[in-house]
Amino acid sequence: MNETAAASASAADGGEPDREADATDSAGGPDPVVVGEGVRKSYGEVVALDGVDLRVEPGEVFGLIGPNGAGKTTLVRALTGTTEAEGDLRVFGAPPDEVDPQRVGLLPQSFDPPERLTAAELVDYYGGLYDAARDTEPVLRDVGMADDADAWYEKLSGGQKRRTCVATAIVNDPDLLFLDEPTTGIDPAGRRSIHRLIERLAGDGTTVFLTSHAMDEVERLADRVALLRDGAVVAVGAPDALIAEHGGEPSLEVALDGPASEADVESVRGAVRGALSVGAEEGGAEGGADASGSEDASAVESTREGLRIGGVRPEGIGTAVDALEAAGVAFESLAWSEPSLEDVYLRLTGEEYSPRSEGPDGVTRGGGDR
Ligand SMILES: Nc1ncnc2c1ncn2[C@@H]1O[C@H](COP(=O)(O)OP(=O)(O)OP(=O)(O)O)[C@@H](O)[C@H]1O
Repeated sequence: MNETAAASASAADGGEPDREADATDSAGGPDPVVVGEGVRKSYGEVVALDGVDLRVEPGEVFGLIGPNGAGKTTLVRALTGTTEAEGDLRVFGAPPDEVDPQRVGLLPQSFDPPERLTAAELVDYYGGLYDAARDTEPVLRDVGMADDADAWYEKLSGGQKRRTCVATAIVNDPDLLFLDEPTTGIDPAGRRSIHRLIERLAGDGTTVFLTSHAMDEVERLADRVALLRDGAVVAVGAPDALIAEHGGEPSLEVALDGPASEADVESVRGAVRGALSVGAEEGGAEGGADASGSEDASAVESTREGLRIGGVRPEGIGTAVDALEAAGVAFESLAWSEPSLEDVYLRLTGEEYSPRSEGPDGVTRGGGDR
């Protein structure tokens, strides 16, 4: 376990390092909606969940992210009582299989409803499984399917099908809604309507447990995010906090005609050091960053497309361009970017393309070929 994992695996709430403090609600706040402590699940030899600790507070949108096979769907299934798992799992204070189904909505990752029904009939059908269900029409309107209410499910596009499935998950007006990759296969307009729906549900007090591979979606929607890797939570916190802690610096991506040579990297380092007047001592800048934001010369590194100058804030871009020219590096294009949840994901899953891991021979061996 690396340092980050060790520090955050016990941080079941907002990055607090003390796991004991997370296990109880000594502050006397509202009871968490979901609690998992030491949750384990194996399929034969395959360890899907390896001691997951988490808690989800009432009304929050909790995002669960992680690579394929990290255990997200298994955790959703464990929390919804659709698979058994070891450890302590509580939903509304009860074991998952004892929770009133009226209070929980679930959109599974794989959901194949009967096809010989219209969208409206399908929502009617699922509504009929509950003691009290919402009217079908407004539910379909919520997911942007009102105009296709009478279309056969089998004739709908993939995105329309998914939206109809979301409708079946909210027809009981749940207090807690599990959405396992709700927007997979949905076009941008459909995604946006689902996003608005999630925001509205959360605004109305519904607790939402969302898994997704769309980092922009999770960054936008989630109050807190847990990153699952190899069946364990390796980081948890608000997106902004995770980005600040793990996302890295803003950077300027410089496109060349391929990875920059070690000689080019050295030249740019030298020019950056001079042009940006940054501290170049080993171990980083003593006096912190200047207007460029570049904190030390090692922030220049080779990438697959060219090179990256790390720590460049918007006001430092012109100076960085001057440094490139001074170094005699002809670039094709520049792209400045701020760190995002995707950077956090890539760093903490070890899937980042990282020329820093290059060997002494200067050959880049980046990961993250996704
Ligand atoms: N029913 C099953 N039988 C055997 N192994 C399973 C089963 N379900 C999941 N697994 C395994 O458990 C591990 C976790 O799978 P899971 O589906 O929970 O991951 P995930 O994070 O949801 O992945 P994805 O992002 O691809 O949906 C994987 O190694 C998977 O192959």
